[in-house]
Amino acid sequence: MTVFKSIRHIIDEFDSEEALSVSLAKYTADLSEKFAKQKDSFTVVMSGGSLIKSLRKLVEAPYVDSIDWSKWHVFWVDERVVPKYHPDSNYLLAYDGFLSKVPIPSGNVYAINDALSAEAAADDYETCVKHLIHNKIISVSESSGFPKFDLMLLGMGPDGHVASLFPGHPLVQEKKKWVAFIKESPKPPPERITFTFPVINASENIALVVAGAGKAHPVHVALGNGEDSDVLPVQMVSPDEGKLTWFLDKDAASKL
Ligand SMILES: O=C(O)[C@H](O)[C@@H](O)[C@H](O)[C@H](O)COP(=O)(O)O
Repeated sequence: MTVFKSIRHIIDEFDSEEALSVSLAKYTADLSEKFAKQKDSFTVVMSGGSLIKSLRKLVEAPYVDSIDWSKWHVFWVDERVVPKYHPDSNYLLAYDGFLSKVPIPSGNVYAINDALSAEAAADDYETCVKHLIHNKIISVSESSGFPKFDLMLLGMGPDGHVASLFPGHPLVQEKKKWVAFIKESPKPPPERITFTFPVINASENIALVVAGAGKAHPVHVALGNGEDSDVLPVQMVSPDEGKLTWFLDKDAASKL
């Protein structure tokens, strides 16, 4: 059910993660249809972690047959700097749980160059995004000049991190770079690249997908009257002109 709604901010709470996954699939399929009609492409940015599991209804009927997968272009909001087929790879997680089950053209799936160092992989991914802006696959925010993805699918860690933007880390304040690197991630593995908040917040649509009691505290801080000394990264998710929708299960919302 919707527990809060304004023009650009919606909070939906579900009795179970199963119900959340059903709603997330419809939300995503509706956006896919809208953007495919509007601009003949649909740019989707994925997180790692449990998000991929929460997308499982998209690879089942009716959506697996109704979505025009040829229009999808898939990116990662963050990625571990490991080989693509390493158990820690977000690409492998998405491939096994999602990409291998739908006919998205392989040329439309933009994994990092796993032969590069963290620094070089970040620069390379930023160059890839700039190239796709030039080719009019990725839109640009007119107000900020940052890449404007159609849909950003974010998870959130139990410490309130999103992407690989962690509490107290300087990267949270990065205002210029589109893609940054971190070599000391508190969540293993240590080396990652990540979109920065200016890119995340330039998105047309952001879904914050949060399930489980382990997330209840940062949800309380972000959405309740949680007194917390430092602003958590999840509280910095605030689209400039787009729409933010929280998908919470009952357990994650249990402290609201
Ligand atoms: O690469 C990563 O680790 C993810 O992108 C990360 O940002 C994830 O979304 C959160 O840690 C939540 O993960 P869970 O949903 O599995 O708790």
